[in-house]
Amino acid sequence: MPSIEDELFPSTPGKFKIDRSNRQLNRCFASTSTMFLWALFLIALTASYLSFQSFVDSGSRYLTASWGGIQWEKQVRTSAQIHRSGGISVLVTGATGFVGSHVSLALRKRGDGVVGLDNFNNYYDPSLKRARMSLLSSRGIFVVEGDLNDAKLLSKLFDVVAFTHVMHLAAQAGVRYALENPQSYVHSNIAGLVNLLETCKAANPQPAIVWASSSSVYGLNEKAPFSESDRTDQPASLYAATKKAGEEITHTYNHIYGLAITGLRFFTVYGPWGRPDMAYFSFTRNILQGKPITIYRGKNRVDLARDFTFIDDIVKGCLGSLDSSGKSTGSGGKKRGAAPYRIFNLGNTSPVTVPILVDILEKHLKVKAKRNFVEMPGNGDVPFTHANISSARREFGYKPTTDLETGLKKFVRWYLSYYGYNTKAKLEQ
Ligand SMILES: O=C(O)[C@H]1O[C@H](OP(=O)(O)OP(=O)(O)OC[C@H]2O[C@@H](n3ccc(=O)[nH]c3=O)[C@H](O)[C@@H]2O)[C@H](O)[C@@H](O)[C@H]1O
Repeated sequence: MPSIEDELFPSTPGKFKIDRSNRQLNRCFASTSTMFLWALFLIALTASYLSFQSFVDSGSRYLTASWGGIQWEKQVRTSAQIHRSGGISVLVTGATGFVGSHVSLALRKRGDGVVGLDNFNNYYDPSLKRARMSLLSSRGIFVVEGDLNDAKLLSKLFDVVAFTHVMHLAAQAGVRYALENPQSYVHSNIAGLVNLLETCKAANPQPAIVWASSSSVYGLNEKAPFSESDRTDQPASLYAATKKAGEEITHTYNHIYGLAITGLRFFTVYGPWGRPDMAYFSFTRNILQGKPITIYRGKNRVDLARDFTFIDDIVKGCLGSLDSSGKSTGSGGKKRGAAPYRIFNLGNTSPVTVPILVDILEKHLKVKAKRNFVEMPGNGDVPFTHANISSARREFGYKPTTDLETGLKKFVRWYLSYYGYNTKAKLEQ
């Protein structure tokens, strides 16, 4: 026969320690008082569940970020105001990211309205994102703290402002991090993207969307340079696969709902205020600290190469894409006619090997790197990238003008100043 305790906790054998002494004496008392306690417990549980539900229903926003209210709406509206004739009003997602912050500043500089959105995640040092945000704030750009997956927040933003464009740059970046945290790529690059598209589809008027795809979609493609019409069905990393999926997903929204969409395949963007997880940035940090750097090599000791593209050139490409995006045609979630669907490479057209990148850094930093060559691990890397940019040139006059030598010089100058290096003192150590 099971004891009373066993009946109360039948599914948790061994989990609760029960005092089995004085059994006879306690049994009667235990059965009434325990039942009473359990009744109380169940009532409390039901009450707290109901109040939790109503809390969730009344706005999931309270559980994540703080937004909303008259003052907040005023800040959003003011930031979105256009200050030039023929200007646009842009929601920039990932606004405190590397590319997002530069694009936001460039838009604001020419008089466009800009509202930023960013979740300030800690994929890399969030203090760098906060510093970029301060820069944006000093130029009158308001950044909303929130996640792409927060549907209520996104639709609220479109209630407050009739954005003409969305510059979608929020993403889980990085090729190799996908081995560590695959779900974050699905969360941002797939689920977040769909959430944003759902909001844009329902908005009235619908905005035109320009978003960041990636050179990595060319994957194991061997034909060079890479053209937009080349095959992109052999991704080498989950990151690449989610960007490729993004291209298919955006095509669907263009096809069904008439959203004007432009996807930009960025080629290894670098420059001041860059991403600390990228090779040129982490190499700089290690070289200055006297630590070794790991340089991957391909099969037969072939050096890896990238079509490194300077941030200012990418910004010009983003603005050119926004200006030539065409209009979405849908309203009330229904398509009224065909809308543009475009994909462009934004690269530099002159690949440079990683060891040469290190040579240039050594020259600007005036410090020798401790090079540690390692055979390329199976981590999602591809041997080389090389953009054909003739489509972007034709469509909106895209023409990169900064070579790696010049661009890295600007990066190093920024790095030394941002991280407080007294150049002479530190470098002579
Ligand atoms: O074009 C893109 O779409 C992508 O560009 C960027 O990816 P990648 O081209 O891989 O840049 P990055 O990491 O700087 O590695 C550069 C080179 O250094 C090599 N590399 C890297 C690290 C290291 O420790 N050693 C090394 O040799 C490495 O093997 C590679 O050959 C963005 O991060 C990505 O988010 C995406 O936007």
